[in-house]
Amino acid sequence: MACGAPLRRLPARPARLPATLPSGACRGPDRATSRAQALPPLQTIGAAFVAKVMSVGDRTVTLGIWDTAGSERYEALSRMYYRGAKAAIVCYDLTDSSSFERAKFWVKELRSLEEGCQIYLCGTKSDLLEEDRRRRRVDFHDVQDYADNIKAQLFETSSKTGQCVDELFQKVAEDYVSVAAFQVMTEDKGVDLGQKANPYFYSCCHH
Ligand SMILES: Nc1nc2c(ncn2[C@@H]2O[C@H](COP(=O)(O)OP(=O)(O)OP(=O)(O)O)[C@@H](O)[C@H]2O)c(=O)[nH]1
Repeated sequence: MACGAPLRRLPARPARLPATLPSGACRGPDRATSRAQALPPLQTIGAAFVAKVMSVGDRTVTLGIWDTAGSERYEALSRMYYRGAKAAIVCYDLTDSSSFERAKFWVKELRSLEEGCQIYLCGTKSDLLEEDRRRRRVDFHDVQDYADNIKAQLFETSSKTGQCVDELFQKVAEDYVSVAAFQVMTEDKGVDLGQKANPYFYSCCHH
């Protein structure tokens, strides 16, 4: 099974202070708690990887997911991870308009450097809008127009509640399978989708 190259998520967040611990790392014993509470949110340095096994019809697809750093200082590093990507989930914070500007930067990069990369726009923190709609700083229709323009799909998600996260990854996997099947039909090479439950593996990213 031909395997594509990486599929990545490119978080679009303004620069923050670098952290010395990886995301999700335990910050240590209780006595450190009060200090830890005063620290800024942890920032991705380099990239984090996870594999996600998905079902698409009767097929099994293993997404290799890279969560890359979104801040400017790690730009060059992030480029290494999305080289050859088949899909990219470009994230922005629905409550922060500057993060959408940053997302557009990554879209431009991907479109100029990665011709075959399918782009998915992902507005994050939708749970905060459920609590208070006035917190929205990025208009849904503006982004939808932009998405139509660049032939991207748009999702609004929440890591906190899980809203739309599964749908997004399912769509990524389905699109990959149908594009691969289309290539088989048109190029007659590379990918044998007749092999059931034979996972193909490529890299991407997680939320
Ligand atoms: N309410 C809410 N907060 C979120 C959500 N996702 C992330 N956060 C918070 O936003 C902050 C940044 O989250 P990260 O996941 O580190 O953001 P990121 O875009 O991956 O950042 P980098 O990887 O460092 O570029 C943290 O304080 C998270 O707890 C969400 O869906 N809802």
